[in-house]
Amino acid sequence: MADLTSVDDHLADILGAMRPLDAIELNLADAHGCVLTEDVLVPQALPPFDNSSMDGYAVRLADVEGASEAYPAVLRVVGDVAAGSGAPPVVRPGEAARIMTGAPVPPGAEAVVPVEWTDGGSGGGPAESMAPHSSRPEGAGGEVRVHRTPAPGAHIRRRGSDVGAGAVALPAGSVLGAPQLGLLAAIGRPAVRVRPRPRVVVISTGSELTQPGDPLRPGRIYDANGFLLAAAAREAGADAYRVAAVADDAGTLRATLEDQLVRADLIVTSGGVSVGAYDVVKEALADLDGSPGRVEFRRLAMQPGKPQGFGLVGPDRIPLLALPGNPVSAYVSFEIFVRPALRAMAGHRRLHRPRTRARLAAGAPLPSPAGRRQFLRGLHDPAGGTVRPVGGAGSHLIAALAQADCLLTVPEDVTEVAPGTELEVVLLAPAD
Ligand SMILES: Nc1nc2c(c(=O)[nH]1)N[C@H]1C(S)=C(S)[C@@H](COP(=O)(O)OP(=O)(O)OC[C@H]3O[C@@H](n4cnc5c(N)ncnc54)[C@H](O)[C@@H]3O)O[C@H]1N2
Ligand code: MOO
Repeated sequence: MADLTSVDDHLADILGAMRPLDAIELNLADAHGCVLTEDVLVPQALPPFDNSSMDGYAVRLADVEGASEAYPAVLRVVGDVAAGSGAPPVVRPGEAARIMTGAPVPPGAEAVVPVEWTDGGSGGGPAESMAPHSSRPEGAGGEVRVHRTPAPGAHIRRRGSDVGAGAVALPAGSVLGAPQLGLLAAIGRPAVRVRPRPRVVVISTGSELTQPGDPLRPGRIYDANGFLLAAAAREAGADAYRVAAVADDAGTLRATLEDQLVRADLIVTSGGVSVGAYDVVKEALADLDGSPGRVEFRRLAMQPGKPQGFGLVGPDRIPLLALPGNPVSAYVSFEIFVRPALRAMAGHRRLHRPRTRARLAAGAPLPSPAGRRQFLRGLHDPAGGTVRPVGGAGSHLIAALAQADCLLTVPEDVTEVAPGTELEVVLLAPAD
């Protein structure tokens, strides 16, 4: 059909209207998943001091030269150096300090001998571990027999060996996952400048919708999309608010939208965008805040997901994406259009799900509508390089959707896909 808009054009129009949210300062715990907007510098070297990588004894090299189990080096133990110790004892010739992993290397010491290379101060054979601190609260004393010679600097983690002072710990644009948050904490940063998580309001429309837990009256169904889209928004890194379903009444929907605009960076509606007599999203959005035409409704060269609306609404021109009501249509539309929009707002460079190519594993050829890009649900086998469709093309098949881990993309000009054909696959979040 001539009046269909391509998937790529619709996506380009949406992304062209997205602006990254203004950066804010967030505490580390709140910044998880956010994108940095500053280069974070290392204020002081990491580690901040030379420290031991083993539980053992800090020694001077000349004292342990040629040591063996038969001819051990016998050293006087001057005390303990525990992790956190601020004033370790000096190790002079003929002396050793018992040292714990992470404790500062005492002045004079040139290497650490692991406790297993010594008698642990017992006077017997090789030790397996240290005597607990509780057995001698005043700390180690007496003598230790060292059975092997360490290399110079052995088991010493040098100041700055992880990262030096003044280096860029993380550049602007970094996504703050667990390792990045760990690094920020390690260099002592309590808060960072990031783009906030977009706040998304999800509104399901339809007089047939019932909330899970309520009894189902004749002709009615449960509201799947509210939960599905709010969860998809969270998976995309947004904070999502689900508004319980709004009935097919333009006035109620308009009032709900006007209420929700204040807390939304982006609004997603589902349902009410096709050509039925009760498709009120179109009606309600046509003159929201008295500005007709702000939300444009289109028919896309896509299956599922043909009817779509997009526009900027309210005085702050908040992006609104009106998705079709069939649950699979709503989900596929979210993945293809809403997710990249949210990630652009959050400042991510990678907007889309990862994609790969795989050969179709099916018993028979799959039909696909002419002139429409089809997104079938599938299961990807990365080892075999194949993808298997789950369920049919119907956009009400939510049970099959729940089994899938990917979308198979059938191009617009293909009307039949033979088994073995290579297709593009959009990889969704892993199920486990
Ligand atoms: N004459 C035509 N009819 C339809 C066309 C068309 O081009 N001409 N397009 C079809 C396509 S394609 C789609 S997709 C749907 C889109 O319809 P709407 O966006 O207006 O959605 P509704 O009519 O409100 O609902 C469609 C379907 O989905 C169920 N639904 C809606 N919301 C939810 C929800 N929150 N949870 C679970 N299920 C939901 C609803 O009950 C309907 O069965 O239009 C076709 N029709
Ligand atoms: O486009 Mo509808 O989304 O095919 O079912």
